[in-house]
Amino acid sequence: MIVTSPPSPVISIQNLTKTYSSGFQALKSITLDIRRGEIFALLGPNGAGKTTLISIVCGIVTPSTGTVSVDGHDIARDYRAARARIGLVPQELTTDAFETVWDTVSFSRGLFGKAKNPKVIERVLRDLHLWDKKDNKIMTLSGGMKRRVLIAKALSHEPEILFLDEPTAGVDVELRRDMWRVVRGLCDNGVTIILTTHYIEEAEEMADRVGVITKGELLLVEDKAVLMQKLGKKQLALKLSTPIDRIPTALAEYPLALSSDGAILTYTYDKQTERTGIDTMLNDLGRTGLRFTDLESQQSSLEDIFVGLLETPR
Ligand SMILES: Nc1ncnc2c1ncn2[C@@H]1O[C@H](COP(=O)(O)OP(=O)(O)OP(=O)(O)O)[C@@H](O)[C@H]1O
Repeated sequence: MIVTSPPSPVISIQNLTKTYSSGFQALKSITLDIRRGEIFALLGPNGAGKTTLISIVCGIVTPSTGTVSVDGHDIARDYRAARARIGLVPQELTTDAFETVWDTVSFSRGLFGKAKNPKVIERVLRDLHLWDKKDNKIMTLSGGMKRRVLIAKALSHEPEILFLDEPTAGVDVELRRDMWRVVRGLCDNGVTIILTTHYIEEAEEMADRVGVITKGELLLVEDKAVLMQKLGKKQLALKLSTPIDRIPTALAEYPLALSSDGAILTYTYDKQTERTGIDTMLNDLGRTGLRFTDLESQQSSLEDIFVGLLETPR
């Protein structure tokens, strides 16, 4: 009999806690495995601890307790080997103003002990549409271009794992598109991607798995599709031919909501149940004399799920 063991995680985080010197506990016992080659989205509101978690894995912040290993290398005992496998695109713009794009990106590669390789730097700059800016000093670039440089720096040493901390906050559509194209290309080449974002639609579009973090606790980690199926509600929006002031009492038993202009009735149902109740609701609605001109069904987004999770008492 052939017994296959599950592939080892590329990052293994065990019982990680962080209490800052102020006494604030930013992380409470996080345990999380990141699978090789996946796109993992870490979702959470401001101050949830996302940057703290990323910063610990990247060796910028020291954990209070717990361990992290990157590709089998413990980040405390074997820091250089662990860090060399990681590229980090930070939130903050921190680049050397007087250097050229080419020099700053090439220098980043050297920091990780990699031999010079102009071909790699050229490919990274071309992928990020920075090639024609390669001789420009960083200080002469726009904010969006500087962000592209940050990504180029993170990719300069051909990391196996790429962290993107709030990568699209405040960037324009074009950069976002370029960024996701580059990320998908990296993923196709086996690079593991971990991103934090407030743009939940983006996590929904990009991620294979999603971790929801709030107040330093990981609430859940789920395959995105499973999460959507487990928690996804569907909604049916009925556009009424004549707006109404309030929902008729004959329909009071149904989970219906009326839009503020009285023109749209929204019916929310659980798509997991066999009986959605749509048919009886529509029959009862017809009996009240209400007519509708259009109807539209929609799947709840991760945003709805996320809000629902935060509201659910645990
Ligand atoms: N150096 C520090 N000293 C004390 N508290 C800190 C420090 N750095 C972060 N914190 C606190 O730890 C908590 C988590 O911060 P963190 O930056 O990890 O959150 P985040 O989820 O990345 O938030 P955001 O989405 O706003 O970036 C916050 O309450 C923050 O104020």
